[in-house]
Amino acid sequence: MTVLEVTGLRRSFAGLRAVDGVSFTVGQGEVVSVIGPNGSGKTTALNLVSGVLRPDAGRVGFLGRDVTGWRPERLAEAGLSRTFQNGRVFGNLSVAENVLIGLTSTLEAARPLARWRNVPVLRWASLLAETAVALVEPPSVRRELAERQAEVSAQLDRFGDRLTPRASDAAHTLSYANRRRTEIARALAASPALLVLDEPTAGMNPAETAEVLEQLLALKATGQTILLVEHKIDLVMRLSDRVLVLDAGAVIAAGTPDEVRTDPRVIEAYLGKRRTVARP
Ligand SMILES: Nc1ncnc2c1ncn2[C@@H]1O[C@H](COP(=O)(O)OP(=O)(O)OP(=O)(O)O)[C@@H](O)[C@H]1O
Repeated sequence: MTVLEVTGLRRSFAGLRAVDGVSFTVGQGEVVSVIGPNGSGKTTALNLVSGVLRPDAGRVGFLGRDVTGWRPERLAEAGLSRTFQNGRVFGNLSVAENVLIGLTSTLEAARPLARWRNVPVLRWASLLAETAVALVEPPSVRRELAERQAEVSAQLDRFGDRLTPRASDAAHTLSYANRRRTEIARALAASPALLVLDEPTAGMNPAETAEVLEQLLALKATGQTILLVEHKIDLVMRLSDRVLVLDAGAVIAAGTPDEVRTDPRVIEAYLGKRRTVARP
């Protein structure tokens, strides 16, 4: 089954074509990585897929539905979760609370009238109802939140003893690597059909990168579908079923890691740029 189907995606910034007619698919249980030189449009492509940016043209299909232009929170409810390149956590919330946020879309008692959220005028009624139950906290809401704690713990346990002993610590006290892990745990909390990761190991040292690779391989073994942007080619080659190579906003190669590794256009895009960068 195709989880994600992207067709002819385009997006320009002030005349610069950041993403220029990109098409690809991600199948159920597949890990697809997007690589390419700096500025080739990788993050913009992820932003278009995850609703952070609206495309100028093209279509994003998710689980058989046209979701082009949907906002990120609506996509998250539909089963598409993402993390960001710079690791976004709520610093004053605890690690566990940060992960609980990822479960918001699964709450029922705490989110009365949630289905009205996407209806323009009615969404205010939904927001008011949510605020009211948050202030009063009836037993049904307390029970629901307590039940979710077990799911939060399960997500934290994925990362061995990195996060579990720190569950009550404020996120701003975490190391950079642990903030990234918290973000991944939050994205996974709602059991997304598609997990979108933007450079999950950015800023990590080789030992931390190797650990995250093992955790992502374990996740892949559970059948999790993943779309990934990553600069660390070794990680990409070990983790991916297929690799998509962007250069100047366009797909210049796509295939298995071995196919892409030996593709002359890919070698040129990387080595050509490196030579240019290396010159004084
Ligand atoms: N919001 C924006 N406004 C203007 N230009 C932008 C914006 N976002 C991206 N760009 C430009 O679009 C191009 C693609 O950027 P993008 O961040 O998608 O590339 P990338 O492949 O993810 O790069 P990197 O590997 O450095 O993260 C770049 O030239 C960038 O400067």
